[in-house]
Amino acid sequence: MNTPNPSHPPLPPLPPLPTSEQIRRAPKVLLHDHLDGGLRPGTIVDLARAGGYTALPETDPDKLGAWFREAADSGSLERYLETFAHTCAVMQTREALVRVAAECAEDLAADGVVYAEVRYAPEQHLEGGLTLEQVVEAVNEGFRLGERRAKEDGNRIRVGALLTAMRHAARSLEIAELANRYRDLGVVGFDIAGAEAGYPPTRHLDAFEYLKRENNHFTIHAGEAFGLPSIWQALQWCGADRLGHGVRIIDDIHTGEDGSVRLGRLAAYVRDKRVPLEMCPTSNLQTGAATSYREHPIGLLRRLHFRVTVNTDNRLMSGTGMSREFEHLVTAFGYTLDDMQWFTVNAMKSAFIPFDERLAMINEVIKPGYAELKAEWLFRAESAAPPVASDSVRQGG
Ligand SMILES: O=c1[nH]cnc2c1ncn2[C@H]1C[C@H](O)[C@@H](CO)O1
Ligand SMILES: [Zn+2]
Repeated sequence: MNTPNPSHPPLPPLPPLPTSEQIRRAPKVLLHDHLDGGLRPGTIVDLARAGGYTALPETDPDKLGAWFREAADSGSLERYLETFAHTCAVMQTREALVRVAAECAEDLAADGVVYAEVRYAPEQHLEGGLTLEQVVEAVNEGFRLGERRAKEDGNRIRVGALLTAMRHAARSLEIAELANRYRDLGVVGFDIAGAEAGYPPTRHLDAFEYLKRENNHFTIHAGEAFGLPSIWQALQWCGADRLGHGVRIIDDIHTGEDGSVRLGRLAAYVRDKRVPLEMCPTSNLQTGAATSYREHPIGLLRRLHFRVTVNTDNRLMSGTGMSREFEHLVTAFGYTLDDMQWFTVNAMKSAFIPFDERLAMINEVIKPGYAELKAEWLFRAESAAPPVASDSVRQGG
């Protein structure tokens, strides 16, 4: 044993990095998750069989899950989006939508998500004869069912819906009106998604102006496959409350050789105005918006105190979940439970539900949940499970 050196009193021990199990139990908040990007592979197989859809590339659930992950791993957003033809094809009836939405809520709750905003494009679910309203009501019914089932399993979750309009189509005003009609009835906001290059958000200005006049909320996928002009339009022309991805804001952040950092006008605006960035690390690696977890802009943006949040985007296509995303970040950047809490509080502050409810979630659910986890290491036996990352990574982060 080393004899303690009285001239160098030992530093208080650093809390260890969170274990995978702690990451799963930690309360998490998810703002960017696509309903049609998160189906269980087994459910796709069941629904395809029941609905007579014969174009699935695989009928074994494990192989089908692997197919989605590989097909989405092309480095191109356009190719990534092609895989949604199969999930949307099996989500065309009320029963299918109820089942998929219920399972979504249950799966998120089992992964420790306490609040989620899940988005989908109602216009993509009309092929079986449902109206836009019937689609929204079926998904809401599914979310409520999933919340109840999760509660029976001892997991608390609250799920709000975001209605997405597809940016290559021309139904955004209609979908914005739909979102407004179902406001306070399960729908908490609006979004546009789909291929970014060639489809600037200003094509949908009438929808955004309508929502602003109605004092409603919206986020815009921007700065994922296209750069700063897309982010600038989303904020300064359209008035987005949040940015879906927004990773390309890094193009307006300049690091000097001495390590000094200078923000351009747009990046400074995003940080000063506390614009929430819905970052989805694994999805960004698959579409080519980032090259590795360690080089993902989230590391620098967190250090610079942008309002960054961590999200899944498409759990099926990315083979991920909220815990998995955090595990990747803990490994890459050495994040602690304090960092996780910071991301989670950021997300809850940026949610589209009323302020008093957000505050109550932060004070009554999130902070107590992290406080409990943070105290665990004090009582941990020496033989406890190892952390997910090594200390060397942590010091480097
Ligand atoms: O990351 C994305 N960027 C742009 N569009 C996306 C992304 N993930 C999913 N989508 C599209 C495909 C879905 O069918 C649609 C609605 O959820 O949104
Ligand atoms: Zn997305």
